[in-house]
Amino acid sequence: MEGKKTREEVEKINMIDTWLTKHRLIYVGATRHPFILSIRDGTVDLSSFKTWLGQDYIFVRAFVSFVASVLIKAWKESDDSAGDMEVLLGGMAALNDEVQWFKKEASKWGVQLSDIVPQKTNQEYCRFLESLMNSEVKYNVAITAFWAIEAVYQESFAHCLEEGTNTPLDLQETCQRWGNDGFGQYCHSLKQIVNRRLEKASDDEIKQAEVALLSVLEHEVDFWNMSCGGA
Ligand SMILES: Cc1ncc(CN)c(N)n1
Repeated sequence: MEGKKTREEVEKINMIDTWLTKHRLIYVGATRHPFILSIRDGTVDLSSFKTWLGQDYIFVRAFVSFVASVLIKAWKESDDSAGDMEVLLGGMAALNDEVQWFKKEASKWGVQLSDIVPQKTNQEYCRFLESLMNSEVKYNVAITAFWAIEAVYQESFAHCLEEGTNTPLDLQETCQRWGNDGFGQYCHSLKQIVNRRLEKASDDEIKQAEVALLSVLEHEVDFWNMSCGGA
């Protein structure tokens, strides 16, 4: 007969929720940032929005390469990663749309994408992504970072679409891009992959994945700050 589960075993069943409880403050800092709250209440400074738009276009291009590297790591896993690969491939397809959307949105707002110079904060975030692309970095660690990056945008922009918000009409499409139910479902699939993988991962890998999650949250906060001119 199986004995009672230890606290560690129970925590490992849903590692992400365990971490989100443990690191609530920084998670809320990333998903309820003043920049997002200003979109939600309609007071957003449009020059900050345009800064975000141009910088994020640069980020997304680095992000595509990162996701490709996660896909390669999934493929190299010998066990049942075929389902993971389908979810990741769907993510890449969504990123293709995302890049096209940035181009269209930039022209709508008069942002010249070819003139955008990546800011230091953006460069640091892209460098962090590059560090995760190293073949030494384990799939479990990279997929945790991937989930966190997508989840921050999903939670942030979905918050701007809730009832009773004052999100300006011409920003609602931006919020829909990441706040729609389909993107929420995709983030949920990523979360399930991470939880399933981490349940069987070694303590060392779990620690590395937690560190990667915290780094993502810090970079996301810095990215919002940069958009508001604060970095
Ligand atoms: C900085 C950042 N983080 C996340 C995402 C969502 N793909 C994004 N576009 N930019």
